[in-house]
Amino acid sequence: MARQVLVAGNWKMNLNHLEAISLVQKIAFSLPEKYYAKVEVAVLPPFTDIRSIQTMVDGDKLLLRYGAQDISRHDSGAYTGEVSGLMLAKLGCSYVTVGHSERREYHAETDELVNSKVKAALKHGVAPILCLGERLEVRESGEHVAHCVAQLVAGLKGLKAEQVAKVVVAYEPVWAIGTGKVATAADAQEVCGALRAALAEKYGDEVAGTVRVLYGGSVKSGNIGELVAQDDIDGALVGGASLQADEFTKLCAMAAGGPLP
Ligand SMILES: O=C[C@H](O)COP(=O)(O)O
Repeated sequence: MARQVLVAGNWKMNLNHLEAISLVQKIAFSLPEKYYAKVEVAVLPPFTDIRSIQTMVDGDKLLLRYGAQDISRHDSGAYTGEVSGLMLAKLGCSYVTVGHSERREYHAETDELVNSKVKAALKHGVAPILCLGERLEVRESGEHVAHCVAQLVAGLKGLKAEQVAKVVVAYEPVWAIGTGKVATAADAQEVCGALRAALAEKYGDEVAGTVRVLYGGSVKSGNIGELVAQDDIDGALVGGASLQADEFTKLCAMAAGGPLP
């Protein structure tokens, strides 16, 4: 089954809700509707922006999707500062990133916590984008493929095959995030191919053929084409470049197979 390319812009902790409205307006204005047939485009703003974006997307019937950058493992209760899957679903979120390396590093998120967040997202119909990837020392040791496959297996622990089919996986080598160092397309394909092979082994070919595997780490309009041309790379999780409307729309167009007119 053909997998639709997905470009998801992870805004990280940038842009207040007014700036968010402005950026989404620019993206909607710059990317002609015909591109959305070939590429699914999503933005992942801070929680504080989601309601404003929901209002715009609903009001203007935009084809853009949106989501969040984190989710609580709990549904409700005395968990100060947390935001639940129930709340994200009510806001119309399509996606939520789970286990981003910045959450793993700065918030001590373990594979076990990441796994429970994946389950929380699926429970409420929000597709988790399960992020994983190796640090530089792991790559230099040559253990990067095994490391990433182990993170994948741990993140999906306890899920049924039909649940796994709804997950998006994002391979983001930590050494390539925000550094300008992009893994070569062949490097990215090596890991993304191994992740898909691991999915096939555990959940069968149909599920492995359905799950979208993204690459993330210094993706720009100039390198997205080569990345999505790889057999097992189905799009990108984009950080810095998703904050600039011109660059992001160019990138989405290139992911769809051609430059903007
Ligand atoms: O979630 C996005 C990644 O962390 C990549 O960020 P970047 O495109 O700024 O390298």
